[in-house]
Amino acid sequence: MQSFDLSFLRFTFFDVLDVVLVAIIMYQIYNLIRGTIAANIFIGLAILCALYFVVKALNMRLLTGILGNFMNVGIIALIVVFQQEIRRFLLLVGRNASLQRNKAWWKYFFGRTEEEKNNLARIKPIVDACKTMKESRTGALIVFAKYYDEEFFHNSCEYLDAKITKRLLESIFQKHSPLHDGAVIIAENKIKSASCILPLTDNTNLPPQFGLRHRAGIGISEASDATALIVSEETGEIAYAKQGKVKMNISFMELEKLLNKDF
Ligand SMILES: Nc1ncnc2c1ncn2[C@@H]1O[C@H](COP(=O)(O)OP(=O)(O)OP(=O)(O)O)[C@@H](O)[C@H]1O
Repeated sequence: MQSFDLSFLRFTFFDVLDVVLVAIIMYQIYNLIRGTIAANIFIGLAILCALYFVVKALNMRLLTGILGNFMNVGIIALIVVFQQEIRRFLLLVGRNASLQRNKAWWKYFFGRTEEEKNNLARIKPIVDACKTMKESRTGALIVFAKYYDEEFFHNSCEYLDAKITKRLLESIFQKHSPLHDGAVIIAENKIKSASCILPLTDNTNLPPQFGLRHRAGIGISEASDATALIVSEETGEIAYAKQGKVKMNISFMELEKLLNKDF
């Protein structure tokens, strides 16, 4: 009787771990590029790659040569084309590994209630300002950065380094204020700067009513680990962008919870 050699099916715990880790990485990459222009570029590259193997198998030398040269510089081309996505992926890895971001450790060492109490006091002027701006239909874009990256923000911004107060936020975004255009950056528990020009997202799957303000808020949350709060001038609705994803029409309770977590 014929016997089958199934020795290749033997696998160890580390083989399983290997497959699981690759699956997690692939899923994270998929999440990062889903809905962005990078997904289309990725499909384009995959098609070119498949075409290369087809023409090679058919022994079509001219096309094989041209596509082969393209493949030789492939890794450099990939780094250039996916620069933003690689940056976001590394940020994601770094963010999850950071001890301070791990609130369980933070709370264990520094006490949960005290931290939350302080946080609510810090958040209150921002939420109160949003309430007023929502009522008066004043457009606003507030970015919460984990740290103030001088190089990233300084060129296009007006540096303030001011205490966070409701009235200051309202005055900045008031239509006749010279600083109302652009974003306010909050970092290190201060209003660091105003009137900042942010990178726009190239996500093609956003609702049609999203204009530049929303695109800038989502863009900064893709390009860095900052989050962004957007008050729509048209509808008064409040949106919150984090890691390239946006929550629309959030309530003040939700806003408080989100800021308590991220700010
Ligand atoms: N790159 C940018 N960075 C920061 N702010 C920007 C940028 N581009 C536009 N803005 C801000 O967005 C405003 C224009 O918003 P627009 O009407 O296009 O946005 P929207 O997303 O439709 O929001 P709204 O609902 O408030 O109209 C500008 O006046 C400016 O303050």
